Amino acid sequence: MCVVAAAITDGEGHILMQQRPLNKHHGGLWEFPGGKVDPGETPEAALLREIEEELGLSLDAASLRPAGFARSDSGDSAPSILLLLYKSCVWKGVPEGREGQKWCWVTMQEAENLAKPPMDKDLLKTLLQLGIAKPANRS
Ligand SMILES: Nc1nc2c([nH]c(=O)n2[C@@H]2O[C@H](COP(=O)(O)OP(=O)(O)OP(=O)(O)O)[C@@H](O)[C@H]2O)c(=O)[nH]1
Repeated sequence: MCVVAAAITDGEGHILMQQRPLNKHHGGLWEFPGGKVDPGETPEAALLREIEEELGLSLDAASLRPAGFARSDSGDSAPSILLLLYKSCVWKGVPEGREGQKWCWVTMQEAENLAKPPMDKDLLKTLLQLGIAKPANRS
């Protein structure tokens, strides 16, 4: 299963994280917003769709940048997941939790302290190495 997610930055050193619904896999943990790629859909199209659905934000497709990937090995209870993370610093809109989820802007240090799914811990480390606190060009 291919899942895409976004590291959305505000240009002031913050990243947007959201909390997974309690009734879902990894319920209550803090994740990068995103979701599953539908059959026939490109990863980038899936990401734009998911972020619009979940947060009401319109990401700028041309400025998406690969920001790492992670793979979970299939256990008995869950399917194997390939998670592609994109960095997005150009976007439009005002974030809202359209699916009732909590979300927040956090510093990288705060993000490290949030309870996260295992793959997200690795991805956050990669993000730190890449550096995320670049000026935003959002309108
Ligand atoms: N969106 C997202 N999913 C993640 C992250 N890390 C991680 O392990 N996952 C896992 O990847 C899968 C994505 O499922 P999802 O529930 O977000 O996708 P979706 O919205 O398309 O699913 P749905 O149609 O069942 O609601 C879940 O098993 C989730 O636990 C992450 O940072 N973001």
